[in-house]
Amino acid sequence: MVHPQSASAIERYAILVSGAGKTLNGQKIINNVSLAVPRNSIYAIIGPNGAGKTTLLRLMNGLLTLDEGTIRYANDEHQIAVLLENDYLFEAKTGRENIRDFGIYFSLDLGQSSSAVDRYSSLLQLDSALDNKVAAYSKGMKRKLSLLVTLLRNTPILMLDELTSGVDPESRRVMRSVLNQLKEEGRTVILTSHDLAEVQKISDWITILNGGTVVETINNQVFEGDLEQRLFDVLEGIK
Ligand SMILES: Nc1ncnc2c1ncn2[C@@H]1O[C@H](COP(=O)(O)OP(=O)(O)OP(=O)(O)O)[C@@H](O)[C@H]1O
Repeated sequence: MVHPQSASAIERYAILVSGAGKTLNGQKIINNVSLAVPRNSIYAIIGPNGAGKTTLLRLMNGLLTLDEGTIRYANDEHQIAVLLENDYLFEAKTGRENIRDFGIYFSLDLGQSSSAVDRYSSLLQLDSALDNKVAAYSKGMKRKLSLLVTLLRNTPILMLDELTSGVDPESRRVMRSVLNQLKEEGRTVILTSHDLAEVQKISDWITILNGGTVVETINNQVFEGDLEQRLFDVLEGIK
């Protein structure tokens, strides 16, 4: 695990978290968390329910403020697009109308015909459904539309909370391919997931969080074991 402290470290990292702490309702939810997210990597945060993954993401994207520690960004903090754990879509509107409305909200220049909308809807295999009402979308289609809106913000850093939760294997494959393309474009993706097989397929780095504390960070480019087994072993070891 790298805990870079030097001033130049931020040039190699998209985000540096150092000694982060957060108390909510009198309970310490995040406790002395340090992690370094290399630029242009896919970085996963995993751990049991209640480990603090979403809270840590919220601290990293500025939705929550730190009580202790620091978070440093290579880019402007506001250049982070966040996909929340739940979809917040306008069900009574079509996919295209949702894109238009979120485009206005995020001040995106989408125009009448946007090549980015065409490109991402095609990559996500959502193009043929864009004129249908979202209420008729499956869970996977809603997740893809939420991801599409997140991608349209064209930020160097993306934070995706439970992207593939409730999504079928084919849609997961499509999303995986999109994330790999984002990485090829030089972007940094931070994600949380309970889908360990998926995490193992896509991530460069994996941090295991438990009880608000980092218990291990794995370099997945050299890790050859079974992630599920590793998680169980690590959690068992600290019981
Ligand atoms: N606003 C809040 N006020 C009080 N407690 C909170 C708040 N938000 C989260 N918590 C608590 O913090 C702990 C961590 O929650 P968090 O959602 O970050 O975990 P998680 O690892 O993302 O869990 P899951 O895998 O279930 O999504 C939980 O015990 C939760 O109840």
